[in-house]
Amino acid sequence: MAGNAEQLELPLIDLSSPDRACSAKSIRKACVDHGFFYLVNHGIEESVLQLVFQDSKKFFSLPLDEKMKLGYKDHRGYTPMFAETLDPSSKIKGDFKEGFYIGPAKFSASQVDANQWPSEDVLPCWRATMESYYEQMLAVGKSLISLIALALDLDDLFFEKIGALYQPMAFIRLLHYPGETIEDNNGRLGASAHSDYGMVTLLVTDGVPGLQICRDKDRQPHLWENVPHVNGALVVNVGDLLERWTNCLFRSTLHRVLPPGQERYSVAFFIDPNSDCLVECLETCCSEKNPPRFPAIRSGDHLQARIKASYDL
Ligand SMILES: O=C(O)CCC(=O)C(=O)O
Ligand SMILES: [Fe+2]
Repeated sequence: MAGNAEQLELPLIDLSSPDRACSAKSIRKACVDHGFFYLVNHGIEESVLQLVFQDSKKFFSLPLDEKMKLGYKDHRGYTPMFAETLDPSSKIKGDFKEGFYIGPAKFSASQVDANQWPSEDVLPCWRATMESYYEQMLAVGKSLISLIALALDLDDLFFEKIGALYQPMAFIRLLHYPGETIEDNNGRLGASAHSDYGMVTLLVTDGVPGLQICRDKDRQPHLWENVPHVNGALVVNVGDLLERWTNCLFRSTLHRVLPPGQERYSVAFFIDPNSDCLVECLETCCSEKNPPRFPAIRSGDHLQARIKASYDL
């Protein structure tokens, strides 16, 4: 399937460029045209990424009963094969992948960490690897979001000031697409067609192809284009809440993952605003001629509804 699809050339954004105005302009164009771009010079060391992938592989190699001890709860922990259908409208239920979510640890000293961690005996230092990665990715995300604010003609601290980035609902998701093919694979996908729920997603893959985007969801039949792997770059995409904020100026683009036919690992970092943040059309994105297309929505309510739909809860 992948062989017939177009190869895409997505824009490359340099997070460390001193010319922030120029980067903001490029981000705006990328988010309007594609809703996807590569992020380079993000400051995450290659060795850190290697360690995260190594530890992800160690986790998914555990026996199923061991993984099920950390079963999905409170949007954290292990989701087995076929547990999720990212495209709830799909007739084929269950994507061909397994995953593990890690969310915000705790917001106050009195709160307990809702995350589920493998025991140190089973996977030593695993928790430390993931907690460190979480902090680093969140810092990259915040730095990117300040450029996104500039790209929208806003103060670069706009999203901080409205509280979106105060205790944000950010989640790591380790993903494993198995290599073997299944008998009744009648169009079953690794990840069925979906757009991401939140603000932005920062993705790293192991280089095995499979990710595709559809830039025009209204065009039938859908045209799927391969997102080529770029060494060291993060793949960034706009999520639904940023699309709502921008009144559809920035596009939360439909994407999917084909069953790779060989083992594939990826690690997504989803950044959703603080759950009490009210997401309503930005002043810079509407006018009398272009009124807001969506009512204001509480970020936490939006996320809950989307999760419920993809897990059939
Ligand atoms: O694994 C990938 O390349 C993408 C996964 C994805 O789109 C998601 O989990 O939302
Ligand atoms: Fe996605």
